[in-house]
Amino acid sequence: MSQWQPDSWRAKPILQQPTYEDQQHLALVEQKLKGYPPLVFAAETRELFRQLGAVAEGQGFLLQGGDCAESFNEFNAPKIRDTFKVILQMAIVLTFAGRCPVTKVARMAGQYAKPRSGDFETIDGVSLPSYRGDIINSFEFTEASRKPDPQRMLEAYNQSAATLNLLRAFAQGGLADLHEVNRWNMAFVDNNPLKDRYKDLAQRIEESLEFMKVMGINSVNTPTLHETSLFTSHEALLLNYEQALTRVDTLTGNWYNCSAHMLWIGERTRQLDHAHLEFFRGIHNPIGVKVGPGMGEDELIRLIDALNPQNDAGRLTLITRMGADNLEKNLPKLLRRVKQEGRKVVWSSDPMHGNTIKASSGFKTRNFDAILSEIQQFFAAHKAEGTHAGGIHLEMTGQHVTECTGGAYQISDDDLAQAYKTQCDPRLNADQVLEMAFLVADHLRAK
Ligand SMILES: O=C[C@H](O)[C@H](O)COP(=O)(O)O
Ligand SMILES: C=C(OP(=O)(O)O)C(=O)O
Ligand SMILES: [Mn+2]
Repeated sequence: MSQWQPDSWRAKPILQQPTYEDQQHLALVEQKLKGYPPLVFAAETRELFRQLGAVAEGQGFLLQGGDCAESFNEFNAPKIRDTFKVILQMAIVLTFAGRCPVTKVARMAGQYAKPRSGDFETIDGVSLPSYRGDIINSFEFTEASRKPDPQRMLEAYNQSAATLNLLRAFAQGGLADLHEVNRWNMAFVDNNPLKDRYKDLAQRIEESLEFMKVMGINSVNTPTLHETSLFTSHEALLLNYEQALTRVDTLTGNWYNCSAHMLWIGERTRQLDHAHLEFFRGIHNPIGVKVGPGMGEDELIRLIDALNPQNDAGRLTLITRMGADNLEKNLPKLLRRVKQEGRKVVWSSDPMHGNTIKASSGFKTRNFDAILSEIQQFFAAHKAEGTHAGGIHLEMTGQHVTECTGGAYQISDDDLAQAYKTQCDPRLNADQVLEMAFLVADHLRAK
C-alpha cells in the first residue's frame, strides 16, 4: 500500500463530489482553511476513542443524533439549544435504563455535505443540479443557487465554530444539570398522550436524584451532575474541506481530522479502492462507516481491516441501516462473521435511512413504527448472536417539526406540510425522539 498523506485520496476515484468551475477560487479557500485553527482538539477525540472502546467491549452505549443536513439559514441559538437539550434528555433515560454510561455524539457543528441518489432534481419540468448540502450549494431551486461555490466552505467552518462554542458553553455552564434535565423529562411525560407508558421511568429517575440529594450528592459538590461532555460528528464527504482541517497533533505526532471528534463514511462512498477509504485510513479519529443491506460478509471484513488494521476497540463504529424489512435477513450473518473473526467494533443502528418512503402527500418521510421496528430487530439480532447492541444513530431535532409520521401525536401524511423544514431527510421531532428513547430504554433494561 502506498504511503498515506492528507491528500493521497486525490489520486483515487471519488463519488458524490461537486464540480467546481473556478479551481483557483477552490485552491484559495482550501489554503485559507488550512491556516484556520482546528475546531476540536486531538486529545478530546482520544477521549471519545476511549469511550467507544468501552462500548465495543460491551460497557456502554453510543447515542448519536442531529440534523440530516444542518442549514445556514436555520442557524440560531434556540435551534442548537433545543437539540442539545433533547439529546441530554434521551441520554439520562438511556443511562438509567441501561445502567451503563452513554456517550453522546451530536450530528452537529459540521453536518453540511450530502450525498444524493440523483445528480438532478426536477420540479414542474425544470431540472437543476441536486442540492448537496449548504457547504456545497444552496437549497433554493434556481440555477445560480445550485452552482457549487467553494466560498461556502468558509461559512461552514464559521458556523461549525459558533455552534461548537455554544455547545461547549451549554455542556459546562449549567444547562446540563441532571436535575434540570429530568424536570424537562417529567414535563414531556406529563403532556404526552401516552404518559402512562413513560411515567414510571421518569419518576424513578427523579426519585434516584432525590435520594442522592438527601445523601449529600448534589450539583455543587459533584460536577458530573452539573456538567456533561458532548462530542461532534458529521459525514466527512467533501474531502477538500476535511483535508484542510486535518492536522498533525503535536502531542502524539499523529494526523487528526480536527473538523469534528468523529467522522463517518456514507453508504454511497465506502468503496474499498476509492478516495474516502484512503482519506479515512490515515486519520486517527474514531470513525464510523454506514452499512446498508447490500453488504456482504467478506466485503465487511475487508472494510474493517482497511480502516482498523490494528483492531483497536473504539476506532470503528459500524452504523447499520438495513431497513425494517431487510434487517432480519441481512444483519445476523454480519454480526456472526465479525464475532467469529474477532474484530472489535461498535455496532450502532441507524433506523432512519433504510426506512425512507414517499408519503401520499408527496413528502419524503419515515414512519415512527418502522424506525422503532428496525431498532427492536437490531436489539433482537444482537441478543441472538451474543453481540453488543452498542448504539443508535438518529436524524432528529429538538424542534417541533412534522417530518416523520406516527408517534403519540399520530402525525399523518396530511400533517407533514404543517412544519416540514428539513433540507434533506425527515427528522424525528422532539416528542417523537424522546418517545423513542423511552422505548429503547425498555430494551436496555431487558438486557
Ligand atoms: O442523508 C442521506 C442522503 O443524503 C439522503 O438520504 C439522500 O436522499 P435522496 O434520495 O433524496 O437523494
Ligand atoms: C447520508 C446519510 O446516510 P447513508 O450514507 O447511510 O445513506 C446520512 O446519514 O445522512
Ligand atoms: Mn440523511
